[in-house]
Amino acid sequence: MMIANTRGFLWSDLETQALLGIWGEADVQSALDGNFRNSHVYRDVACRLAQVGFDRTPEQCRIRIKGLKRQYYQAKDGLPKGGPARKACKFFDEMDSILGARAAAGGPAPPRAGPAPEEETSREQAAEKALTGEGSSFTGHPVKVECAPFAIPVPPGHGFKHIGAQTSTPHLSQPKRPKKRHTSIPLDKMMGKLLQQSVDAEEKFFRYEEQRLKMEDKHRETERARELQMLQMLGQVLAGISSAVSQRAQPRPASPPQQRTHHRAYGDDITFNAMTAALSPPLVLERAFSLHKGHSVKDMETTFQLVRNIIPPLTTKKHKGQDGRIGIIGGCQEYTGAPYFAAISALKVGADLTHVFCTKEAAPVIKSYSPELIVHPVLDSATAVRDVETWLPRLHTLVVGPGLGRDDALLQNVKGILEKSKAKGVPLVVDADGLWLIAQQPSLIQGYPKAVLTPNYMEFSRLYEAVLRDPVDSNDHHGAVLRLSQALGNLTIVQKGERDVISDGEQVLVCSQEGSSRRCGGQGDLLSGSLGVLVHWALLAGSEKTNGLNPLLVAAFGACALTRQCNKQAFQKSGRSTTTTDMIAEVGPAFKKLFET
Ligand SMILES: NC(=O)C1=CN([C@@H]2O[C@H](COP(=O)(O)OP(=O)(O)OC[C@H]3O[C@@H](n4cnc5c(N)ncnc54)[C@H](O)[C@@H]3O)[C@@H](O)[C@H]2O)[C@@H](O)CC1
Ligand SMILES: Nc1ncnc2c1ncn2[C@@H]1O[C@H](COP(=O)(O)OP(=O)(O)OP(=O)(O)O)[C@@H](O)[C@H]1O
Repeated sequence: MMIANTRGFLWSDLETQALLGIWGEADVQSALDGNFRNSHVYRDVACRLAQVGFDRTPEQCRIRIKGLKRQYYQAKDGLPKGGPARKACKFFDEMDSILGARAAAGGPAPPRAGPAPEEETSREQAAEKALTGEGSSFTGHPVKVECAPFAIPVPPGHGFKHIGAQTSTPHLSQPKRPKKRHTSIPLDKMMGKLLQQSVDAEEKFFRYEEQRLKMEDKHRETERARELQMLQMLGQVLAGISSAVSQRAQPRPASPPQQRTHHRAYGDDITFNAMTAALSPPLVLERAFSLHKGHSVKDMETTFQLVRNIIPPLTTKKHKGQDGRIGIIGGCQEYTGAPYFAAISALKVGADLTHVFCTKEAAPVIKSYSPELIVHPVLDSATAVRDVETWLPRLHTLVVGPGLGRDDALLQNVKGILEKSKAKGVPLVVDADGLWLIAQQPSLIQGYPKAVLTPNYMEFSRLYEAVLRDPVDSNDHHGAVLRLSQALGNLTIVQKGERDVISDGEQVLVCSQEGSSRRCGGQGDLLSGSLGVLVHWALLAGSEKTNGLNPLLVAAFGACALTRQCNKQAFQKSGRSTTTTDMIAEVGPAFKKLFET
């Protein structure tokens, strides 16, 4: 049903009748009986009113009923039937059938009509007469403006004068006012003026009333926020206590994955479960809090140890390719450096082979940078998807996006490659223009558990807005990364920046390894290439080696720390002239320093 926008000050007759119909219902009356706290009843009344097409707040309904009751009791209280007060109470009959029945049934005694200094029945009656036929219209219903049926506070000096308003209700003890004569003013003009003043005063009153209600709402919100905060703190304390108790009660199980019975088995294919996502936030917040709040050097040291655990030992028993065959999807006419940086970084971290799948034009350029790289000039060919697909079984991880560009035809091919990779269970690192593609079509990656996204600030905002249809809250980085990860089906996300924030929707890690103030282009490519290798190693090692922590989180943390350390070391040598090439030269020493000493 269409709801009429009736949130003004005035009630149309139709609206008032609808209100009375609802308010007069037996269940409403009995709910109100002897109940001083009646806000829930008026909430219900407002709800029912909305169902018949009138949009009013519970407070507006309560005030309206209060006014009608006052009018009714005044009209009833000693004033003759058919007299002006009875006529002024337009809804006398309706009120009487409700309140009269209540009184007859032994309901609460009606309140005495208290003094209502500003409410003058004769004036009201006259005003109504003057208005007949002049009513404005709300959503097509004729509206008769009524004088406020209760005392309207009129600030002094607002021009409200009681022109010709000597009351004819002798039982109301009104303060005496000086008599004024307006014999020279025609009656209809006088009435018009009177009516206008009355309406103005009424509007003013309702404006005050609405302001008061707004302030009450604000107050309630603050209270609610405080309660929530208290609950979260309580949750943390309880979680702390329960984990301490369970640690004391039982020794650590031999198989770490069992510690996370409600978690997924890493590396297993799972489909995104909307139910889980809907149910998980409280748990997630609690876990995230415990991890990222008060994140200390000790926390980082623990995670460093986990990275060390996943690094495969160097032995003479292995053959070429075992420590990593990494594919890079990217490289076009404009960007040849990015895929090179990613591929060479993967090799420097310890991968045995890297394959760059790029456009025909970019291939000779990329090849010329380094003989170490295997380069496939296939990405812009009509058979691109098939060409890459034949290589997929031989690749441990695919890094999608460095230097890819945003050409539609290329992106279309990459879409196909992503689908094939998912079908074959190939782990994916998506960066740069790969993230552009995901922002256009999040379902391409949503729910794929072997994916890691590595957005920078801009890429993160773009993705967040595309998926959550909301701007990023810049005051809550951790929450934003957590939410995006959950919305994408618990993908691992690395938000790069001054501190790298990493989350899989359940936990949040922060990497604040010291880097430098030098922000040359290509550092992200170094990160995504390194991450390609670490993802392979982490999944191979499994969660036994990561103490139950998601191996992809450990891999991401390792790649972030390594990139930042390279940045620091290169900057110490080259200062402002540091480039990504300088950083790549530091991969070996930085890796050794962080993970092998
Ligand atoms: N030598 C090369 O071939 C390089 C190529 N690159 C490629 O260039 C393509 C476009 O990458 P872009 O990163 O420019 O992507 P975008 O076109 O999305 O631009 C990102 C923009 O965000 C800005 N930005 C980044 N961090 C920010 C922050 N914290 N606050 C505010 N603004 C911020 C940057 O200045 C940039 O203008 C990608 O394919 C990428 O791989 C880059 O990797 C750099 C090196
Ligand atoms: N303000 C900063 N302080 C320290 N390190 C930073 C800062 N901003 C980014 N980094 C680090 O730089 C690396 C690359 O992040 P960046 O935001 O430059 O990625 P990117 O824009 O994708 O890079 P690229 O130029 O390759 O596209 C990350 O490891 C990140 O930790």
